Amino acid sequence: MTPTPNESDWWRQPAKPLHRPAGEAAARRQAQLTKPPGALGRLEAIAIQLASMQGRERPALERAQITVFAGDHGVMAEGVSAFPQAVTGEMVKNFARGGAAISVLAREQGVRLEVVDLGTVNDPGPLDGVIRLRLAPSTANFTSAPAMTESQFEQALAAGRAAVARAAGAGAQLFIAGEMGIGNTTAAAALACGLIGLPAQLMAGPGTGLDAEGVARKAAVIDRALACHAGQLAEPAEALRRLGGFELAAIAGACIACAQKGLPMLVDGFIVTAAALAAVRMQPTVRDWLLFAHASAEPGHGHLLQMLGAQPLIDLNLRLGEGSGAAVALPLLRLACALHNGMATFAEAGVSEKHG
Ligand SMILES: O=C(O)c1ccc[n+]([C@@H]2O[C@H](COP(=O)([O-])O)[C@@H](O)[C@H]2O)c1
Ligand SMILES: Cc1cc2nc[nH]c2cc1C
Repeated sequence: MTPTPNESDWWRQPAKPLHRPAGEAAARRQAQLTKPPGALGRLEAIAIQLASMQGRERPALERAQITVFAGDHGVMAEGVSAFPQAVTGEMVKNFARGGAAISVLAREQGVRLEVVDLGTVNDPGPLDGVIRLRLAPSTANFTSAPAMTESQFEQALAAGRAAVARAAGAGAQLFIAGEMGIGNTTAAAALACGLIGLPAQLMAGPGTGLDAEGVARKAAVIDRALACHAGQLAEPAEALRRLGGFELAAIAGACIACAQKGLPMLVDGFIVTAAALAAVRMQPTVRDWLLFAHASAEPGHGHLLQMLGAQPLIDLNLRLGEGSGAAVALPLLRLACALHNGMATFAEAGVSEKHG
């Protein structure tokens, strides 16, 4: 008999399988549209991929949701960011007032935006559009202790799952996770090193704007953290609990929940990709449900994308986070669907097909 999983083990359940017949039907349709076969390049592959995710020959992306997960980091005590920790809470207020980059990108495209405050040192207080799930003012400093307790880790994963449930309940056809957390490029880099076994030097980058000396200090901090948790990182979930952050764990939970529900996730930059890598290591079937939006300017991002076999859609030198790179790439996915669904076939248009 298969044992009933504990509710706290929900993330061990596999993803919904892709709908191969819908993908095959979409590929046949692409071959009939009035263009030389393959002439729309990766836009064709995207439409086919979305068809097999949505289980329909003609995929649709009218409704999307962006959830920005915010959290502070104990490792900020080590001087790892160009900005002060207070910015995380201040930016939560800015999201709520509609003044952040992601607020503009969501508004401009008619996309639902919500913010989840998982624990900020500078508590912004209750705000419209901000869900308060504060687990603690910040994670612990992971150079000397696990970033999260087991209970905090479970709650953070569940917060990501709950956001996906709200998105699916509101009829979203695509989910974008954003993050806000001063110091979280250190957490993302440490987590990536813990998962992949790469040296800190390859993963530590400027983040919000450290100079070369700052980046070297950051790499040394990550090396100390890896030494502190050595021997405890074989389980990906445990690596995420020890070296991640509240928002990274929530995003990993959201990746897994999207895959289980059959909701495509458009992955943003360095931090979201590190969380997605943790999610794929925790439950490998999640990979099928991830689309990769952009190549971040953060130098470690290329290694993470390579580990995931991912080819990002755009490369605009972005390094903001908040889900902004994914929001900027969203119109490409929408256009891929519009072309796929709206173009005439050779037969419909009376256009002659390729020789042979
Ligand atoms: O998404 C990215 O690729 C990205 C790259 C560099 C920085 N960020 C953002 O900058 C913040 C973290 O930078 P730092 O230097 O404080 O670790 C955090 O709020 C992220 O959203 C985001
Ligand atoms: C101002 C500011 C906005 C951000 N948005 C995401 N990360 C950020 C970091 C800073 C510093």
